[in-house]
Amino acid sequence: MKIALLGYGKMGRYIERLATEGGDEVVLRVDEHNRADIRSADLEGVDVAIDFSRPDAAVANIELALAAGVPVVVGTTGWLDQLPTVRKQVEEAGGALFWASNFSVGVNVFFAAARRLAELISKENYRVSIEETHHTEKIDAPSGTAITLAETVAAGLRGDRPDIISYREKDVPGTHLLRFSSDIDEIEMTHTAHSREGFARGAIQAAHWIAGRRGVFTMADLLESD
Ligand SMILES: NC(=O)C1=CN([C@@H]2O[C@H](COP(=O)(O)OP(=O)(O)OC[C@H]3O[C@@H](n4cnc5c(N)ncnc54)[C@H](OP(=O)(O)O)[C@@H]3O)[C@@H](O)[C@H]2O)C=CC1
Ligand SMILES: O=C(O)C1=N[C@H](C(=O)O)C[C@H](O)C1
Repeated sequence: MKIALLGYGKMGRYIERLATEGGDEVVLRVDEHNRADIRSADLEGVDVAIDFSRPDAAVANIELALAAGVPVVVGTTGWLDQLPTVRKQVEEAGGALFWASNFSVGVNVFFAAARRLAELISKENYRVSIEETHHTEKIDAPSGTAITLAETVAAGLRGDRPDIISYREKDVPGTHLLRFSSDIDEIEMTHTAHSREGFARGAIQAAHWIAGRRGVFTMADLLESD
């Protein structure tokens, strides 16, 4: 499959390496330097665009892919408050968008477990909190994953979103801790990414999965499909 990488930083380069090893071909690489020169015609012949860029660039990149009629997989975080508007744009254009605040299978299993735990604990008297730790180059805080986790837990509790504390430490790929604490005891669940491999593999899997589909999808759709 022919891939355009919208954003060619840590994630874009990792995806290029794994996708190429798997037999895909990266035919376009877009970064801060050439972004202004890219038109939808440049995406001609591209099967899928994959965006790992910046919070303030993601929506324009989605619009570029939509204008070109190319399905787009988006891992960039920090723009998801605009998802309702973008969803309408995708539907009106008859396009395809696959977004995820975290593409790793492990984190998505963690979300499902967190939801169930929150449901089970909802009638008990626990304080809930989330902590996330990432590398110091990360622009947005809290992380997209922590926000999704907070929304997932709130849905399970039928209550408010828990508070999130963000830490930045050199070279940490991404760690998320969910804690339920009471005067009697404490339950903690942690997901620790050892590298960016899970994010990159999930994004490539999504890029293959979205081919031929129309609509707005996320990891639950992929993981629940046959
Ligand atoms: N959903 C998930 O599973 C994951 C999401 N992420 C998210 O992905 C995003 C990127 O992460 P990461 O690769 O680590 O970040 P990097 O900073 O390493 O890379 C970002 C890239 O985007 C480029 N860029 C800047 N502006 C634009 C633009 N207008 N159009 C296209 N590209 C642009 C940068 O170019 P230049 O270098 O020239 O400035 C750089 O190539 C972040 O939002 C991060 O939170 C990260 C990991 C996993
Ligand atoms: O910026 C990162 O690196 C990551 N960003 C995502 C997020 O904001 O949740 C996913 C992952 O944790 C790595």
